[in-house]
Amino acid sequence: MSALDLPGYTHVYSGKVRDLYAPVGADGEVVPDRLLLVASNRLSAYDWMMSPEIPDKGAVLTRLSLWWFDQLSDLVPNHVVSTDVPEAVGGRAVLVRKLEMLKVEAIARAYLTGGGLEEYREKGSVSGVVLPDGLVDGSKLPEPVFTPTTKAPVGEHDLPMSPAEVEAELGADVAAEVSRLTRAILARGNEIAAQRGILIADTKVEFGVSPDGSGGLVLADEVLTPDSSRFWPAELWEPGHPQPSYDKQFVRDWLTSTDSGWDRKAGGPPPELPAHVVEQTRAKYVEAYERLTGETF
Ligand SMILES: N#Cc1c(N)ncnc1-c1cnn(CCN2CCOCC2)c1
Repeated sequence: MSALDLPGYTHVYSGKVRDLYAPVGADGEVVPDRLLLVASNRLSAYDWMMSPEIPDKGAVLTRLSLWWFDQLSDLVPNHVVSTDVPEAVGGRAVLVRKLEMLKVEAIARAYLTGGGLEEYREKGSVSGVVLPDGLVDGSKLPEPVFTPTTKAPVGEHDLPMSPAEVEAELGADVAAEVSRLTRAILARGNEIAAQRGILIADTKVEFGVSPDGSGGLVLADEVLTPDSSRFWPAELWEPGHPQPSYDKQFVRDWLTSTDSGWDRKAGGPPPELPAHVVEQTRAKYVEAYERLTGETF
C-alpha cells in the first residue's frame, strides 16, 4: 500500500490493515511523544490482502475500539489522546501517546479453536495450562487462558511463548499483570458482547509503558475488534466444528465457492471480491458495531 501524504505527519509504519504516522512540529522535527494510528479499509483473509477494500471498515473499527477503551477504563489506562485528526483520515484515526511497546503479543482465549486447539490436541494443554479432556473446536474454556506469542518481524509467524519466556522478556511481575489484564479484558468483552449476540472467542491486545518509566501498563493498539479478535455470532455457536466468522464469513464462503474460481491450494492470489460480498461484509462490520455499542454508525 502507498502511505498517505498527511500534512504535518510523516509515515512510520504500515501493517496489514493499519498504518502509523508521527506528527511533525513547526520546526520540522518529529514530535517525540505522539503517534497517529490510522485504520485502513483493507481486509485480510486467508493471509491474503483482499481487493477491493471494504468501505468504512476503518472508521467502524476505530469507533468500536474507542468504545471498548471507554468500557475498559476502570480496568486499565489507555493510549488515546484525541480524535482530532487530519480530515483525510477523519473518523478512522486516533492520536495516541507514544509508548514503549512490550515485545509480547498478549493473547487470551475464551473458546478453543485455531492454534490453541492444535496445541490442545497435541498436549492436552495450551500455553502450559492443562485443560479438561474432551474439548472440541469451539468449546468454551472454563475461564480465559493467556496464550502469548512473540511479535515476529513482518512476513514471519508469531511463535508461542512459554510462561518462562514471557517472564524472561517482561519480568515476573509485569508478566503476571499482562496475563491478568489480558484475561480480564476478554472476560469483560464477553460479558458485554454475549448479551448482544456476539461471542469473542479470543483476542490480541498490546500493552506499552511510558518511555520515562512512570506509571504502569497502558493498553495500546486497538481493542476487541474483529481485526484483533475472533467474533462469532452467538446464535450459530455449535462446538464440534469451525465456527462461522461474524465478519469474514461472506468473504470466506465466496472465496471457497466455485463462483470465485480460486484454488487456494494452488498458492496464487485470490480474485477481486464481487460488489455483493463487499457490501455484505461492510454491513456485518456496521452491524457488529451497532449491536455492541447501541449506537448508529
Ligand atoms: N498503538 C500503538 C503504539 C503506541 N501507542 N506507541 C508506540 N507504538 C505503538 C505501535 C502501534 N503499532 N505498533 C506495531 C507496529 N510497530 C511499528 C514500529 O515498527 C515495529 C512495528 C506499535
